[in-house]
Amino acid sequence: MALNGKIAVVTGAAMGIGKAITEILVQNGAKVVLLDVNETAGKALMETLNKQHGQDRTLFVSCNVESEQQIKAAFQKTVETFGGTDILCNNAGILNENEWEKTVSVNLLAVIRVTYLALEHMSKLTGGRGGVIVNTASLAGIGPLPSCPVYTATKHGVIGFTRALAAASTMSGYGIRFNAICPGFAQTDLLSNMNNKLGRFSHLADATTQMVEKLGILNVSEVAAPVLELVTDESKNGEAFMIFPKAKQYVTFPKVSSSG
Ligand SMILES: NC(=O)C1=CN([C@@H]2O[C@H](COP(=O)(O)OP(=O)(O)OC[C@H]3O[C@@H](n4cnc5c(N)ncnc54)[C@H](O)[C@@H]3O)[C@@H](O)[C@H]2O)C=CC1
Ligand SMILES: CCCCC/C=C\C=C\C(=O)C/C=C/C/C=C\CCCC(=O)O
Repeated sequence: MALNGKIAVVTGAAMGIGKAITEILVQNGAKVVLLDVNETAGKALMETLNKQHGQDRTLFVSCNVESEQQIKAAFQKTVETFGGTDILCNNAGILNENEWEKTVSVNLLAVIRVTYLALEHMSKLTGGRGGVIVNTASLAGIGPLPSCPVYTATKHGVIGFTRALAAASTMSGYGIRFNAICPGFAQTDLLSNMNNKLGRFSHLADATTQMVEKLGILNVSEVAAPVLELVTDESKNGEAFMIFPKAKQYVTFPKVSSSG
């Protein structure tokens, strides 16, 4: 299988899109370390996958991506258990325009924090094997979701960070590819209780529901399949991969410098 012998770390792995990413990586031969704050769901997923695919195929580590110390410990545990990291999926994310600083913290600051700690293990410049990092952004990283300006800002930030690091990696010799997925609306808990999450933009809830009806809703396996494509296709670096129900497309960005 394509990912035999590869070790992946997935954040926000217990539920929703992260769970589907974890499943497709395991199904394609990888060993996967599941990081999440939801211990009950994370352990249950680990047990199910190990029963289906073999006892040493996954490991759940309780980890809040807002904590530098917990991330360091998680990568250490990954090295001790599986010997290194080849694939990182920065997927953990929240939507809460009321608690907007927490939204920035989890969706953007933590992606940067986890990536920098992962580089110490993955970069060829520091003794790593190289590999690939796939960040979960959103279509809201390409265009605006008016009811969620802070969420929109974090996802634009994730795409910018991904593309800049892709170019930095090529120029520096990290041996790591960096790509982002940009799904439309997907059927997960993130979409529930929206009225409580939109804060001062709750008056735009109906307009958002109309956007959902127009764009349609993805199931999580439709989001996970493009992640596998970005992990396995070694020609892909610095891509933002848009995922719609029944269609997917790489973003063509305007060329404004020689490096991007
Ligand atoms: N559901 C949707 O319509 C879309 C979601 N996304 C993005 O997909 C990613 C996953 O979201 P969903 O699966 O939809 O949400 P979800 O709520 O179903 O799953 C998120 C997972 O992340 C975990 N998590 C949250 N905060 C964490 C933290 N501080 N540390 C570690 N784990 C944490 C949760 O426990 C949960 O298991 C997010 O980055 C989200 O922004 C992108 C586009 C569309
Ligand atoms: C190009 C225009 C941007 C379109 C953004 C499209 C989808 C993005 C989805 C997400 O990243 C996460 C979802 C946010 C949901 C916000 C509200 C959902 C309301 C659900 C409902 O009314 O049923």
